Amino acid sequence: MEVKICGITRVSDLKVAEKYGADYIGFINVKRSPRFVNIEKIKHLLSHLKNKNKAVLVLEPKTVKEVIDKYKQTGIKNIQLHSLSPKDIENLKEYDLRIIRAIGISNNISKKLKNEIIKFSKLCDALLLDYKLKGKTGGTGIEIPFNLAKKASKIAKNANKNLKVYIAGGMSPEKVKSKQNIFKMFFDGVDFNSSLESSPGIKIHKKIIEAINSAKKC
Ligand SMILES: O=C(O)c1ccccc1N[C@@H]1O[C@H](COP(=O)(O)O)[C@@H](O)[C@H]1O
Repeated sequence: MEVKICGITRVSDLKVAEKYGADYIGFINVKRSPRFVNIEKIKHLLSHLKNKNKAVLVLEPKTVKEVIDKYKQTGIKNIQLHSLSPKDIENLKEYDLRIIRAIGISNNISKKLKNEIIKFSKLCDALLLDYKLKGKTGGTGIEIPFNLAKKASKIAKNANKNLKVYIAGGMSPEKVKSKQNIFKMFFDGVDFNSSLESSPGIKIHKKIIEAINSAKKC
């Protein structure tokens, strides 16, 4: 399985994640996040990443223009979106970007959410299933009920066979280890964030390594 280590704010954390085989390394440029890093800081962190294709820019933009501007400033092509409509995403098609759309799930998959999953699946390169709390996704540290995550993955894959589906929301090495076989069946990758930290944005190196190893065994 692919592994993303998200919420990187320190060079030392980035180096451990890259050295031990993370496929993706996420920088959160969302103001409400305690892991927020500004564009200058992202450029600095990026300068320490050997493989720039591993970088993921996490955004919650109000406009398509904001995405394009930030892509041009950083050169990061993997864009994780915690906002924007299907129409907005269509408008991003002319750029050579890899779009990962976060899908918020709490305690059910309504007809409306099912339709949303189908629409985004057809337009995006990947979906990131994440827990939705008070209308927002990202950094909650809360796991989606597993049966709902599996259901969402099936809906998404039926809509687009080439789509990657990532699981996020309170993912820890222990949780991944305990569900290795099922993870492999339903998800293409796992996203680790707050469970690896001593405080927001400060990752514990031993946990980064355990997280990568747990997902690579799936
Ligand atoms: O981590 C944040 O603070 C955050 C804020 C706003 C948008 C995204 C954010 N993080 C993303 O949230 C998921 C899940 O995080 P967690 O494991 O529940 O802590 C992860 O993909 C981060 O990219």
